[in-house]
Parts: sequence; structure tokens; C-alpha cells
Amino acid sequence: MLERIGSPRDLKDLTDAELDELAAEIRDFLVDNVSRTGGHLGPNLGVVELTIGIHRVFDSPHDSIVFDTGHQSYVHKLLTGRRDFSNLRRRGGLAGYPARDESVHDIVENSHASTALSWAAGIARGHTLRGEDGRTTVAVIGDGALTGGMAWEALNSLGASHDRVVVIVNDNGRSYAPTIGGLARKLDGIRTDRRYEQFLGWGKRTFANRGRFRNFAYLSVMHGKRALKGLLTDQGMFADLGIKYIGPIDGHDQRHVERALEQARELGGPVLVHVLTEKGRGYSPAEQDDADRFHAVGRIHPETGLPIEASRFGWTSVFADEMLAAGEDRPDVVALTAAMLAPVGLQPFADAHPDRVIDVGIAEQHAVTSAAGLAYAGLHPVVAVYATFLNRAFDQVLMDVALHKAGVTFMLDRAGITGDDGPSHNGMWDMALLRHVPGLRLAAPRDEPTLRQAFRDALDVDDAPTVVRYPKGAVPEPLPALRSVGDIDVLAEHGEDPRVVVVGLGSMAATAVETVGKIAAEGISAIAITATWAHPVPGGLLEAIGGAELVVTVEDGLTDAGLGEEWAAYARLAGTPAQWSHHGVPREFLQHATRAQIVDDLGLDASDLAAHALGLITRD
Ligand SMILES: Cc1ncc(C[n+]2csc(CCOP(=O)(O)OP(=O)(O)O)c2C)c(N)n1
Ligand SMILES: CC(=O)[C@@H](O)[C@H](O)COP(=O)(O)O
Ligand SMILES: [Mg+2]
Repeated sequence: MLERIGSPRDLKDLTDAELDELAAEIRDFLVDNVSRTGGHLGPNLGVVELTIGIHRVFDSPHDSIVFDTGHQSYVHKLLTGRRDFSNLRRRGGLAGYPARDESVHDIVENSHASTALSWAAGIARGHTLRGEDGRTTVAVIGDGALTGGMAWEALNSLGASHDRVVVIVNDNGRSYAPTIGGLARKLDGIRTDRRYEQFLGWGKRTFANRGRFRNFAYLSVMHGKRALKGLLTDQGMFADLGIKYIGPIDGHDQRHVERALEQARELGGPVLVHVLTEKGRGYSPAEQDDADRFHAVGRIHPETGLPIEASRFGWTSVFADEMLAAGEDRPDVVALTAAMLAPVGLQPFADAHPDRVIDVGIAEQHAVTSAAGLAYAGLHPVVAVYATFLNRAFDQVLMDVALHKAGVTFMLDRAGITGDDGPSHNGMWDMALLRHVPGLRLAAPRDEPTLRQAFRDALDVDDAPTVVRYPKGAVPEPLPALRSVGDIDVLAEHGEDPRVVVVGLGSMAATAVETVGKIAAEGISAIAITATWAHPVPGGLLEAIGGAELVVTVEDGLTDAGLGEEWAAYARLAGTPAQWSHHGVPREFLQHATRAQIVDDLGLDASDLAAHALGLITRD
């Protein structure tokens, strides 16, 4: 059946039986393919009927369809003609999120949650202002993403508009773990209050074989059901905002879904359709997974769902262990997460100290400012987020934490090039952004011992924000310092009075050591240095550089606005004569590929860096 679907139009004439067959085939396809490549298996298994329904009721790309976060768009890709998932999230293959260069049906490439309703509000207003009144804008947003503040900014605005927007809340009750907070409770109440559905069922059964009288009675009950729904299921929340509400709908009942979407389309807008789905639906290993229903998996055995590759998250585990220890020693330490308790490594701490972990939902801005409040109240908050997601909370770091000299520790996981998770997931902006925050100290540890120590040091800073950033994946072998000059660690040295100094920050420290080895092999004296606390400029830098001719910096962050630039400016002001050559990530959006491929493309490996340095040094 799937092979018959070359475009969404091919869906329109399928029979009920063919639709059920198609849904089953799509689920088999997802398990078979994503188990081989890794990806967001659980979220996509939960939106099969919903996505089919969207593409049967609406007419993409005439109608604009937007996916919030976009991790649940694999089915959309399948139904819009893309079948080759063999290289999903890998170079040359499909992106893990919508991608405009893949399809005219793809609109939002940003994988940062809670933006879809704002996109939809803008697109719909655009259609209205251009007189394109027949075009509907559809936004699919998960219950987790709906906990993000931007979503409510958009709902507030939509409530005052008359634009043709259909908001579909894909409510599976989970982000990774069950969604938290008052909104989740409200949705849960609607989701689980079966009185309305039972009454509806009674109505249908009672008037099923309708005679004339019964027909009249049935229609009066059904037309009155909106009032009943308001009475029985307390769904006024959205209607009070000026947004019509349809639901709750069984998101796995194809006909029910399509009837609701047709009703929404006819209503014009804005209207919200509340769809109840199950993350991981139809794949028992995911359905039985209490952790996160296979939200984001590596390669797995399709039969069992068991991972094929070892755990991918070494740095995270080191932080998890250190945080657990801190929880014992420091009763003032509390943790905040933005709906990613396990992925950032806070689960062990949460198990030991459940009252000292605050999950704010997908609400990083709220997390940061409430951390400033916690610090004011005498605690030491640890905000654990992926580096890229802190971008949206820059103002809160600046004006709530730093302005008030609040002792808040930020643990930035997935810092630097992450690679396969797409352009908006690379954590490449934090050092360039955060170095402008007055009073902020930033550490880029190079290995397990320096990560542990940096975290402990950070907990002792109670009058300023501290940031500890570390990459995705396995932790490298420990890189002990041969000696230290102030706060600078010398990791390798070849020859006296080095002509070349290579600075490797954080995850690039090992690269610096390898680079100076290659330079020395060409008869040029060289040393490799780093500093765990890399911002502000560490003491001892000028002494470490000495009279070198060339300083090469390499960092897992922006090249032209990163810490290498900051160190160079400091040295130049001090009058050191060295030439500086900076290497990092260019100020552009990196398309999905493996981290290794991107590092190689950017010339951030030791061979390229050594060749670059040797090209700048005059040979005797
Ligand atoms: C700003 C931001 N914070 C965190 C994340 C990480 N993240 C990706 S998906 C997800 C859970 C989304 O839950 P929901 O919106 O309910 O979608 P579902 O996976 O349940 O379909 C999270 C927290 C993100 N993408 N963006
Ligand atoms: C969509 C999203 O933002 C997360 O699911 C993210 O893709 C997880 O990344 P990791 O796999 O690195 O934990
Ligand atoms: Mg969800």
C-alpha cells in the first residue's frame, strides 16, 4: 500500500480497509528502518493515523503544515514521497526533521520546541493579508511542546485573530517522561475523563437504529453535545482564549481523526483539535518502555528493541555521578531540567532527592529565571540543559542571573558539534554568546577528571553564573597536565622555547596534543596547552605563550567569535608578538552528518591543523 502513495493526493481515495493496511505498513517501515539508523521512533509511531488524516483532509502544500520540533515528521516524509530512510540523519540521507531542500511540503527546520504555533500564526496572517483565504495553516504540537511559553504567546495572539489556523495538539501525555505541570494535569483530566465519551457512546447506541423520532432526538443530543462537553469535560481553557476546541479525539481512530479535522477545516479558525495518541504505538518494546517510549533511540534490535550499540552518553554519565555525590554533600544544591531529566543525567539525583529536582517542562527561560529565584532564596541551583537550548534563555542568563550576581551553575550537555541531529541541535553558540555576560565564568573540561573538578568548583561560586560545557558521546582518556603555568595546563611539549603553541579547548584538547606531535615531527618546537576555566582569559597565558611565533587555537564552537579570539585580543593588548590562527565552527548552519565528518570537513583534525601551522611558520 505504501508504494502506491507517491504524494498526499494518492491518499484521498483509499478505503477504510486500505487506510488501516497503510497505517500498519508505515509502522512496520518505521521499526524496520529506524532500528537500523537510530532516530525518533516512539514519537513517529504515535502519529501514523494523525498524519495520514492531516494529509487526507488538508491539501499540502496549498495548505501549510507545520510540525513543532519536527522530530515526529517521519510519517509526513513517507506520505510526501520520501522512502529512502537508509541514511536517515546521515550525510546524503534524509534529515531527522523537516528540510525545505527535501520537499515543498516541509516548512520549519528548527528542532527547538514550542515554535510551531508562532510559525502558524505568521503564515496564516500572511495568507489572510494576501487574500489567500482558502489556505489553511495546520500546526501539530505535542503536549510537551505546549508547556513552552512561546506556544502560549501564540495561543494568546491566535485567540484574537480570525485567521484560518488549525492547531492539533498531539497529546500522548509525554515529553520524554510523562509531561509535568498544571497544563499536563488539565490535559490529563480531559484525556481521562471518560464521562463525555461514555455519554456520547450511549447516545450513539441508544439512537443507533434511528426511526424518525429517534433521528430527531439523536440530532438534538448530538448538536447539544458541545454544551455537554463543556459541562462534562471542562475544556473551557482554550475556548476562553477565543479558540474553538474540538476533542478529545482518539488519535488512532482514522475516521474519528478525519471527521474532527474536517470539522476544524470547515470552522475556519482558529481552532484547536485535541488528539489523544500513544507514543510508541504498535511496537511493544516501545509501548512497554516506561523511560521514554523510545523517544530517541540509537541502533536497536527490531525484535526486542534492545540497543545494538553501547550507551552513547559518557560525559552525561560523569555529570550524573558527580551530581549525585554533590547531592549528598550539599543540601543547598537543587537541580532544574526542561523536560529532559534523564537525557541530561539528573535521574540518579532525582531518585535520591526527588524534592530537590524541578522539571519545568520545555521551558528553559523559566528554568533560568526561577534558578535566579532559588539562588536568592539561598540555594545553589544547577540548570542542566543541552547547550543549544540555552540559546533561547540568553536574556534570562544575562538579566536575571548575572545582573543579580546569582550563583547559578549551568551544565551544558551536547555542547559543540553534535552532527546527525541537524543544524539547530549543534551546541556551537554558547561560548560566543555567554562570554559577553558580565561576571560569568565558563569551563570547557577536557576529560572526566576535569569535568568532575569543574563542576565542584562551580558549586563554590555563589556570586555569579558559572557554565560547564561538554560534548555528546564518549569521554576521552584522561589528559593529565605535564605542568601548569597559572591556570594554564601544558599537555604536551616538544623542544625548548616553542615556536608554535596550540591551544585546544575542551573536547579539542586531545586534538591539540596530536597536532603538536605532528608539528614537532617536522623539526619545529611546539607545545599544547589548555585551560579548564577558559573564560575569562586564564592567568598564566602570556607566560605559557612566551616568545612563540604562532598560536593556533582550536575550539568546538564559533571560530570568529569564540574564546580563541578573546585570548588573542588579551595577548595582543599585552603586546605579545605571536601570530594567531583560530579554528572552530564557521558562523553557518551545519547540515546533518556525523560529528566526525563535520570535524574533518572543517579541518579541525590534527593533520589539517598541523599542516596549517607549518604553512604559517618560516622554515629555517
Ligand atoms: C527548546 C527545546 N527544549 C528541549 C528540546 C528537547 N526535546 C525534543 S522533543 C522533546 C519532547 C517533546 O514532547 P512533545 O512535544 O510532547 O512531543 P512528543 O515527542 O511527545 O511527540 C524534547 C524535550 C527541544 N527540542 N527544544
Ligand atoms: C528532538 C530533540 O531535541 C531531542 O530528542 C534530541 O534529538 C535528543 O538528542 P540526543 O539523542 O543527543 O539526546
Ligand atoms: Mg508528547
